[in-house]
Amino acid sequence: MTSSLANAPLRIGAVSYLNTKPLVWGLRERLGDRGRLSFNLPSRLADDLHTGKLDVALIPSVEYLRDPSHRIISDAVIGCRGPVWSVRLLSRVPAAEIKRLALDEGSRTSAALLQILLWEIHGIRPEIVPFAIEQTPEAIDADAMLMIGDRAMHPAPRCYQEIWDLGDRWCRWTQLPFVFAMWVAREGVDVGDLAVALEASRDQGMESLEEIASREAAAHGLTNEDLYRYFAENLHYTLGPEERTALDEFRRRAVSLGLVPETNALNHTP
Ligand SMILES: C=C(O[C@@H]1C=C(C(=O)O)C=C[C@H]1O)C(=O)O
Repeated sequence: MTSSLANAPLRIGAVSYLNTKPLVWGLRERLGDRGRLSFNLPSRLADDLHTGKLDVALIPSVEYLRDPSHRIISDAVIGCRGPVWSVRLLSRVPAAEIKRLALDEGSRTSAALLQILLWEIHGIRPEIVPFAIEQTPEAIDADAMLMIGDRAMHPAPRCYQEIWDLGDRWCRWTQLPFVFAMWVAREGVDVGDLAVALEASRDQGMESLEEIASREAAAHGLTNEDLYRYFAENLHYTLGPEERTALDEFRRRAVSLGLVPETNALNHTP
């Protein structure tokens, strides 16, 4: 069954972290009764798009690469061109000695990215265990943890031997930007002119970063200035030619580790 902006409201899922605030700025109002916006962890958005509970979602890029029927519908993305701040490896041992790695339940892309980096930099493939959203790092029985989103933005205790910013690691390792998530439609869904609303929200969000930061910072234990810098300097919200190259590079490396199935090349054009 297809749905379109003209008839049944589109079910649209966005990431529930701070990083998404500039992408959905005014989106609910722009959609009106053409779409219903809900928020969830990135991993759950991917599952809900897959099972048909959502028509469109801001899903982890690795999930887009895993399913050739997925269609990118907008050049509004969550990416970075250096340190991203909110995607971290916290390791209790030197990274080269990690044997047991706990992966944040909210993540799919950074989970794959970290396994790629550990393999390429240190030649290791640790045993993977879950790190549930309600768990604290202290409760995890592992050598290291991947933590993403809002909970990864607070200063880490001194007990870790190594802390990696995965955006920084990838960008320095490959000399490319990175794309964590993008707006994707399920096969057969007619999105009408949804792309216009998504891009307008992103563009207005980018012009309103100070206001968004001052509205959100205190509730998350951050200063307005730090949150503004996170939006303006750490994150990058547009899919351009270099980001497309980065997606191909990420895909190639993920395929070689068996994290993504081999498929025909995708062009990543909205
Ligand atoms: C920068 C981030 O990007 C995210 C990381 C994702 C992942 O690892 O699967 C998915 C969506 C984004 O929210 C973050 O969550 O901190």
